[in-house]
Amino acid sequence: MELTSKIYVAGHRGLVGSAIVRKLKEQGYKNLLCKTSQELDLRDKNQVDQFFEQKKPEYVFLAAARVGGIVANNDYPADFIRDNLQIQTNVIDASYRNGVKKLLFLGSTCIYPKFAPQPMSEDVLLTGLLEPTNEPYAIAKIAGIKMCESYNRQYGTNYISVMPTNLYGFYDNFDLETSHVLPALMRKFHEAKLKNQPSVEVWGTGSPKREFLYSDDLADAVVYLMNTYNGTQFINIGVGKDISIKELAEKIKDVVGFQGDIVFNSEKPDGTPRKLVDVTKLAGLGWQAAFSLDDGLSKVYKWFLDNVEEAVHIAK
Ligand SMILES: NC(=O)C1=CN([C@@H]2O[C@H](COP(=O)(O)OP(=O)(O)OC[C@H]3O[C@@H](n4cnc5c(N)ncnc54)[C@H](OP(=O)(O)O)[C@@H]3O)[C@@H](O)[C@H]2O)C=CC1
Ligand SMILES: C[C@H]1O[C@H](OP(=O)(O)OP(=O)(O)OC[C@H]2O[C@@H](n3cnc4c(=O)[nH]c(N)nc43)[C@H](O)[C@@H]2O)[C@@H](O)[C@@H](O)C1=O
Repeated sequence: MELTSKIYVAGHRGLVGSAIVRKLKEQGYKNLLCKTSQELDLRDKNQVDQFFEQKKPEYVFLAAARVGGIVANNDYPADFIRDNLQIQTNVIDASYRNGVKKLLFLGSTCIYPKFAPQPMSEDVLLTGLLEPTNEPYAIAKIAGIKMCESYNRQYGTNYISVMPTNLYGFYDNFDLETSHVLPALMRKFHEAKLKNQPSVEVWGTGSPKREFLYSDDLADAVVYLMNTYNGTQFINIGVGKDISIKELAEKIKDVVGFQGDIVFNSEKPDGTPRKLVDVTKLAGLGWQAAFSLDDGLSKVYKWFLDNVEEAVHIAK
């Protein structure tokens, strides 16, 4: 990308899109295109076609999607598969028909089999059954990868896909029903501290393990790959280290300064037992994460405090 290239960041108000915009601006990119979902509903093919025909972006970061935590995925499977298939199909196809030079598709590590050997290398895709709580979302993401690969093969496009592990950072979703675990626990411990509550509920048994990557690291990786990687194989993005949900809850409890107890609710789903990505390919391409989970948690809690009204408002 040149500093003057026309770059469309789809989903620029979200956790990932906002981090990509910050990173691009920090590196001097001056010609960014951004539209909210109210201004441009990417599920609508006509709107997407019109936007691409008028604006002719040269590079596309596809970070717009219907995203949610374990319960949202489980409760709204039709919304997750439909919206994501529509958004990615419309954007990828319009990119092809309007001569986009390069597109980067954001997938997720839920594409891998529920019981994949750990750490999960890119090669384990489609070798086993998926986790049922997010199978429809995962199938949409697998379709996105295959669509990029197929367009490259048939039409000679340059579309790359990345599979990030669980992410966290500024502008995350803090809604207690639809969010991912990290923002949910941060808000729960914070509110319990303010209200002097005796305990905080953590879903599931606490034994599942997850890997957490700070959104600014993710943004650094995707801008790096957009500028340096042109391969056909999709690439995992992670830190290569995971922790249990129980350990995560204890860490967040400490960062927030909550003095009460943690209570596990095993009526809620645990989901995949473990989801650690193999980052060998990414390391071979010359990139590694800079932020530790402790650093990232402190930054995000400070951001949450400074923006707490806004954060909770976003969640509603
Ligand atoms: N969060 C995570 O832990 C992980 C996320 N990813 C992937 O990263 C990408 C971004 O996720 P994340 O930033 O967390 O999600 P967010 O929910 O924070 O942001 C999603 C963005 O998508 C936009 N969007 C949703 N629907 C539409 C639509 N119909 N038309 C236009 N825009 C739409 C929203 O726009 P608006 O704000 O204007 O409504 C929003 O800015 C996704 O592809 C996701 O799968 C991958 C791994 C982990
Ligand atoms: C990124 C990824 O995100 C999702 O998969 P997930 O990793 O299972 O997501 P999660 O963050 O919601 O939960 C992780 C673990 O944490 C436990 N947990 C405890 N307490 C809370 C809690 O309060 N909220 C939530 N959400 N989870 C909690 C929860 O029970 C589970 O064991 C999919 O959307 C998937 O499609 C995807 O790509």
